[in-house]
Order: sequence, then C-alpha cells, then structure tokens
Amino acid sequence: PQPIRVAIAGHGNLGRGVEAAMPHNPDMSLVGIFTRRAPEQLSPKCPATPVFSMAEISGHADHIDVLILCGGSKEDLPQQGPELAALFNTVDSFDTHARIPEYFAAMDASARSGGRTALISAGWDPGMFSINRVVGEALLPNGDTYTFWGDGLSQGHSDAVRRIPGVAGAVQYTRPVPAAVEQARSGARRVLTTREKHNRECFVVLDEGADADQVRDTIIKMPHYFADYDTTVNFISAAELARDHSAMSHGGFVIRSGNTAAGTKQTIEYSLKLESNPEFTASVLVAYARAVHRLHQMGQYGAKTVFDVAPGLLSPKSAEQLRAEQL
Ligand SMILES: NC(=O)C1=CN([C@@H]2O[C@H](COP(=O)(O)OP(=O)(O)OC[C@H]3O[C@@H](n4cnc5c(N)ncnc54)[C@H](OP(=O)(O)O)[C@@H]3O)[C@@H](O)[C@H]2O)C=CC1
Ligand SMILES: N[C@@H](C[C@H]1CC(C(=O)O)=NO1)C(=O)O
Repeated sequence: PQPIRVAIAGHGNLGRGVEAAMPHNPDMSLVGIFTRRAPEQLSPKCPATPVFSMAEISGHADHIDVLILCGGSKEDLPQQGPELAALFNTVDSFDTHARIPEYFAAMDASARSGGRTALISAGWDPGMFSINRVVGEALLPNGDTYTFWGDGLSQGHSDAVRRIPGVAGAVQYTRPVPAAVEQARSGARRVLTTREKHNRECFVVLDEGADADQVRDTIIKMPHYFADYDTTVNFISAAELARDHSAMSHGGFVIRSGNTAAGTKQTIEYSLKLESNPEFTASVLVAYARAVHRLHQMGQYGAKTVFDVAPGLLSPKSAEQLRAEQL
C-alpha cells in the first residue's frame, strides 16, 4: 500500500519530534513542514523535507493524508485547529484540559464541514494517561485515581509562559510533592487537592526593559495553568536558559487504587519515564496519525479523542497479526 502522507503544521519542539519519529514508521512519509515564519529560517532534520509557508497550506490539501498540528495549546491550536480541520485530517496534542470540551466542539463542527477526521488531545496527558484513568475507573469502580507528573519540563506550561508579553524565553518544571505521592501509594485513598499534589517552577528570560514583577504576577495568576498551584518564578539570562535548561525530560504515573471486595485492595499503575517529552509526545501523535487515516477511510468523520480509538488502529500490523502475536 501507498505510504501515509504526513505533514507538520508548526516547527517547534513537537514538530521536530515528529520529524524524528518518521524513520521509525516506514508506512508513513513526511511530505512537508508548514510554518508561520519564513520557510528559509527553518532547518529541518532532513534537508530534503520541503518547508512551506503556513499561508499556502490550503493548496496542499490533495496530497496530505494527515496533518499533525504541533502549535502551542495556549494560543496557536485554538485558532489553527478549527481552520485546518475543515481541510485536512488532523491530529493534535491540545492540552488545556479545562478548555477541551469547547475545543472538541469547534473541531467537530469544522471537521464535519469538510468531511474530515480530527483527533484532538493526543499525547500523554491528555492522551495515554487519560486512557489509563478511564480504564482504571471502569475496572475498579470502587476506587480512587491519582495522576502525578514530573519532576520534569511541561511543554504546555512552558509555551504558556513564553506567550506572556515581555518574556523572551522560558521553561516550566512540574514537581510532585513527595508527601502527596506517598499518600497516593498508601492506598489510604485520601482526597488530594491540586495544590497539594504538585508545585511548579519557572525559569524566565525577560525582554529588555520588561517588568519582572508584572510577568511574575501574570504567571502566578494564569487560569488553567498556574492559578491552582504554588508557583516559583526565577529570572535568568538567555545564556543560562540555553546552558542549563535545554533538556526536556519528564514523566509521571497514573494510579488506580480500589477494592473489589471489602478489604481486597487492587492497584493499577501506568508510568512513563521520558528523556525527551517532545519526542515521546510526537511518537504518540504519529501513531494516532495512522489511526486517523484509517478512521477517515472508514468514513468516521468529525472530532475524536483517544477514548474513541481502538488500540489496534495505532499499530502498523494487521488485526490478524496482532491477534496472533499480542493477545
Ligand atoms: N498532550 C500532551 O501530552 C502534550 C502536549 N503538548 C503540547 O504541545 C504544544 C507545543 O509544544 P512545543 O512544541 O514545545 O512548543 P514550541 O514553543 O516549541 O512551538 C510552538 C510553536 O511556536 C513556533 N515556534 C517554535 N520555535 C520558534 C522560534 N524559535 N521562533 C518563533 N516561533 C517558534 C512554531 O510555529 P511556527 O513554525 O508556525 O512558527 C511552533 O509550532 C504545547 O503547547 C503543549 O500544549 C506537549 C507535550 C505533551
Ligand atoms: N501536557 C503536558 C504533558 C503532561 C505534563 C504535565 C505537567 O507537567 O503539568 N501535564 O501533562 C506537557 O505539555 O508537557
């Protein structure tokens, strides 16, 4: 069969991660990268990959099977997603959890208008962790679920800080609170508040003349990202950011702790240890691009989430092969 023709919209950490994932997926080919910057500004991993201006993307709809949206969730995807979902089958990693219902509705209307399939909020959280939360509570109805991230770099929170006027560069680390992790693992099933579970720490490079107190205040009060957490903001130089904060490792785990009968304790745990958050997330997006291509061929139009995708659709192997090898 013809390779699945994949393109990237947005060339940042995630977009570069998709480029890195391509050689591991020989049933796919990368046919282009689209950017809002001047194409000649970009240096694709493979110099042969054509780079186009985002402004001309509508002219490429006929030779792209799946467009992987790699923009930022804070500002890019809410605008780019609905525009592109009418023209292309799309996969994205939209992760502003509180806004997922409204984003789903906008993507669903747009994808249906174009007879397209749009898989939103893939990745690991939302994404693989979401699946494990849903399966965990279905399997152990009498139980509690805990999600912990880090210690590591959240790309969504880092992107959100970078969008603040006066910020030239930034990263955000998510730090689980040890006492909360202990509580979750103890099986005591205590309710833990958002603030009790994680602290957040930002390292920010300011533009010349920017007001540090105003930037700190904007971060700490930012709804959906920082308002519900104890957050520390450190101001550093661009050189320090490049030297000390280029690694993007992360990870975390989802625990479902429950009882199947009085006193019979059962625990499910799914964990990730990631040396590169963007490369792992991009690998998830590429597997879901395979599923979206198949869903579209099956006439499954509109917006989907990871809850709607049968695991077998992620695999390049046939259903028969999977039954024989992995069941
Ligand atoms: N669901 C999940 O588990 C996860 C979700 N995510 C999501 O992925 C999103 C993207 O993260 P990430 O790739 O790290 O974000 P980046 O900041 O690296 O990139 C976001 C966009 O900014 C533009 N950009 C990138 N670098 C530059 C630059 N040097 N100068 C100007 N513009 C630039 C690119 O658009 P253009 O090329 O058009 O200029 C790019 O698409 C996050 O906001 C997060 O929400 C991330 C990890 C996990
Ligand atoms: N969406 C997150 C992926 C995980 C990490 C995270 C956090 O550290 O708050 N929440 O979800 C990201 O952008 O890295």
